[in-house]
Amino acid sequence: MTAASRSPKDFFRPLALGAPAPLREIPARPSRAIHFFDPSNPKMAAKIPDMVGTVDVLLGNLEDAVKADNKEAARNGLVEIAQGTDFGPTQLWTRINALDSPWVLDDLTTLVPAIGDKLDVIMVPKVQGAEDIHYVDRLLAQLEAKAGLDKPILVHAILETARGVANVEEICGASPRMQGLSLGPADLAADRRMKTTRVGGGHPGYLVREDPPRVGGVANLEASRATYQQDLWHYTIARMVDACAMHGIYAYYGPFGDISDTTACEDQFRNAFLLGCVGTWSLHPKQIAIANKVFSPSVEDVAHARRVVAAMGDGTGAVMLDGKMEDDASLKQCLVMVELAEQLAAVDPELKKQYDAIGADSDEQEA
Ligand SMILES: CC(=O)SCCNC(=O)CCNC(=O)[C@H](O)C(C)(C)COP(=O)(O)OP(=O)(O)OC[C@H]1O[C@@H](n2cnc3c(N)ncnc32)[C@H](O)[C@@H]1OP(=O)(O)O
Ligand SMILES: O=CC(=O)O
Ligand SMILES: [Mg+2]
Repeated sequence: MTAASRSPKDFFRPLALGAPAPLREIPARPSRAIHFFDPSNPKMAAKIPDMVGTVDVLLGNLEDAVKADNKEAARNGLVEIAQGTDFGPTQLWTRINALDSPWVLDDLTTLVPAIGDKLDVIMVPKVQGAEDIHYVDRLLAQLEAKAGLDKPILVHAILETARGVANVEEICGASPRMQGLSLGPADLAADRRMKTTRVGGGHPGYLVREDPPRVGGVANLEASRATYQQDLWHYTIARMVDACAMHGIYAYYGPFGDISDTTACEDQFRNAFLLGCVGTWSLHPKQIAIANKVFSPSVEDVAHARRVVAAMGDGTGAVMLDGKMEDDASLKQCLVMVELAEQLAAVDPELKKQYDAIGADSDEQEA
């Protein structure tokens, strides 16, 4: 059954008697960095309580990167951490094992009764189509009803198979629980038979080369020519962003595995931010600061956006600002920036100070 074949009236009905009513809108909660940790790793687990408040999302990972022998310890470790921690403004997510794995049923039937009241989002890996979301949707409704939960747990799908990419729109619209999508470049590369061996990021071989110089109309093919590395993930991220925007949910970049290359990591994150993603994964504590920086609009952009909003008055017509035309459409882009800045300032006091300071600066400029 696809979302389209479910009656519009039924779409927002709970899928089990006693389950909480699905949300009509997915809240726009800051989620610049979704920080992964392995709850079966004692060193990582010990750090989690102190990370509350320093990152928008903490995610207890149960799937890939957790050894098969540690699956149960990771699940139980996540329960222990969640029960013993006050997460305050930080969201708690988990990534469950794949739906065809021997672990996923126990993941869901253990986590929902034990910590369902604390879990904001469940990330489902290797989603192939709407049928995967429908399965999780119904099972979650049954478990929520049994556990007496009053808030539905949201679902986030990782796009990491060719079939998942082909079905991206139906995945986003499969359930009112759908919170968003992440790119899974490592599994996706394998599934597509791409010839890479990396976890996200670019590849020096994927490039375009400038034309050869011509002398008297003849191409000099011996001359050295500049090459420009291209983004392997542009097509998939653009598709994800459109599918998410169409369904009122959120798109995220995924993992960047070269932990030491903070510059390329920042570039990859920024490409995703500019294309419309709201956040990314962080695999190592040092990627949190990169994500927070990139996925928070710059002070300059917020200042400019506020000036456009002020100059556009009732929001219609066209004005000139700094030699450029601004109208209803550029105003809408500026409102995206201003609203995001407000949401982030509400959870990030340091950012609030910076945004408030430029408010004062641009007031001075106008006066
Ligand atoms: C394709 C995919 O599916 S991607 C998603 C799945 N992968 C993951 O979730 C990977 C998560 N991250 C990790 O496993 C680790 O960061 C690794 C293996 C990449 C690197 O780990 P290390 O070699 O221990 O890194 P490093 O020595 O720099 O760690 C420094 C400290 O930070 C801790 N640390 C490392 N990563 C994390 C993390 N994600 N969360 C919390 N603490 C962490 C380490 O335990 C270490 O603690 P210590 O100072 O008490 O010894
Ligand atoms: O799960 C993430 C991926 O890149 O694969
Ligand atoms: Mg994967």
